[in-house]
Order: sequence, then structure tokens, then C-alpha cells
Amino acid sequence: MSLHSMSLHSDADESALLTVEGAGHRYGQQFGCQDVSFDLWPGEVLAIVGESGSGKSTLLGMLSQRLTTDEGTIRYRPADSSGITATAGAVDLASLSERDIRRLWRTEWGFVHQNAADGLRMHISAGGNICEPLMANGARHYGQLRAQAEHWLERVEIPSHRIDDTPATFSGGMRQRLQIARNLVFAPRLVFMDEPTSGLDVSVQARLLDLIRSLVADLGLSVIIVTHDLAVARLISHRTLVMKDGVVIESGLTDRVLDDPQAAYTQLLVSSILQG
Ligand SMILES: Nc1ncnc2c1ncn2[C@@H]1O[C@H](COP(=O)(O)OP(=O)(O)OP(=O)(O)O)[C@@H](O)[C@H]1O
Repeated sequence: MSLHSMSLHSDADESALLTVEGAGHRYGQQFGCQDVSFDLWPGEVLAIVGESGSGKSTLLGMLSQRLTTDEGTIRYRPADSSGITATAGAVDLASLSERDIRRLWRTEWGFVHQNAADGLRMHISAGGNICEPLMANGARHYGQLRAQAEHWLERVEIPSHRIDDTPATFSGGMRQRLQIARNLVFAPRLVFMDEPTSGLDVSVQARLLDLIRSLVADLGLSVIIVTHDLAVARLISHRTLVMKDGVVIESGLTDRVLDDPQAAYTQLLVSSILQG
């Protein structure tokens, strides 16, 4: 079964992890993004694509609560164990305290930055980078932490003998793989990714994309990934939102959006890529 034909929400009892309705963020009088609506399902990978300045980063910032939601609502369904009181299973993120949001970051959400240095502690060891999120959740047993770190280094294809080296000594691709390990080690439910492969050599990008794709599928993660690269969206996402001037102008299953774009702008975007 292909990634795109997988049934993502066949279980009738399963509800959306994230429900976005008419959401927007303003910079002063100007909207950075507006009137955005979509559902994100458990295990679903959603790509946000568009040209520079189309509002992708603003939307990701708003969804991940780094920017305010100035219109509309973003509702999230926390894990039963979260301790967050949710009405009908979901909670309006704007109503949560900073403490609750911090708890979500510690236990349920990950963020993979474009620049690995923004998501890593560059001067602590690779093992320390992986163990820190576990320790923030109370893990203390040295032997178990070290075993987890070794396991995750292997999973992201970093030789485990590099465990005591700092990421400052790693290549760009290795740093990005370490950032991914640091974000996945505590088994989050939702991971935001901001252009995680750009800035790397093409061959390194391809390997990293393959790795992200297999980890996401193995762990059943929900992912929202911003990319200006339609090939990235094609490779790893089930569904794609196309943005222009701060609004979503087209959305649908990725294969449909890229093979049979309906909006003139998407047609232009796809054909400009094809012409290379
Ligand atoms: N801090 C800010 N203050 C004012 N306006 C901003 C700010 N950040 C972004 N904008 C504006 O919001 C709009 C959307 O920008 P955004 O950075 O979200 O686009 P993007 O699609 O992520 O672009 P890129 O791919 O270049 O990162 C643009 O018109 C931009 O000028």
C-alpha cells in the first residue's frame, strides 16, 4: 500500500489531533496568514508549500503557539495522560496556560528547525542531546539513558561511538539527524518541521528524507512540515496545503494537488518546478 493510499482515519472513533478553523496571525495591521482551516489526523503528514513570503512560517509559528492566533481557533486533542482538561476530547490552545504549553512541548510536541543548531545544544555531547528530553520527563537511570541514546543514534544512522562527541564536530546531515533523534526520543504525538532538509547537499537531503519518512511511518507520528520544495512534499506528505499571500489557495491529497492542480497558482508552481 502506498503512503498516499493509506487510510488515515478509518477508525470511526478516532478524532482529529488538530482542528484549525478560520485561524490567522497579524503583524500589526497586516495578516501574515489568515482564514486557515484544516484537520490533522493521527499518523498524518501534512505539507505546507508556497513561495517565499506566502505565509508558511507564520502559519507554522501560529500552529506551534510561537505566534498568537489573532482570529479563529486551533483545537488540539491532548493525550489522556496529559493532565490537561479537554472538553469533548479537545482543547482550544489559546485557552492553555504557558505551563500547559510547556508540558505539551516536553511530552507531546517536537519541533525540527531548518538550522540544526537552533534545535540542538551544540556544546553538550550527542548522547546528552538525546537524553535531555528524557531527563526533563524524569528519567534518571544512567545505564538506561545511555542505552536509549545508543539506540537512537543507531536509528538515525549515526555511529554509536560518536555518543560522547558534540554536534559541533558533526556534518550538517549528522546534526540534522541528531536533531530528529532529540525530537523523537520521548515519543511525541505531533512534530512540526520547518524546512528540515534545505541547506543540505542533494544526496544528503535524499537520505534524510528517506529517514524521516520511515521514522514517521514506524512511529505513527502526525507531522506538519513546511517546505518550499514540492519534491519534499511529494515524498513524505499525505496531504498538502498550498499557500499564497497568507491564504490557503488549494489543499488535498498530495498526489492530487501535484498531479492535477486546480488553482492556476498551483499549476504555475508545479510547472515551474518541472521546467527546472
Ligand atoms: N516579523 C514580521 N513582521 C512583519 N511582517 C512579517 C514578519 N514575518 C513575516 N512577515 C510577513 O508575513 C508574510 C508571510 O511571511 P512568512 O515568513 O510567513 O512567509 P514564508 O512563506 O514562510 O516565507 P519564506 O519561505 O521566505 O520563509 C510576508 O508578507 C512577510 O513579509
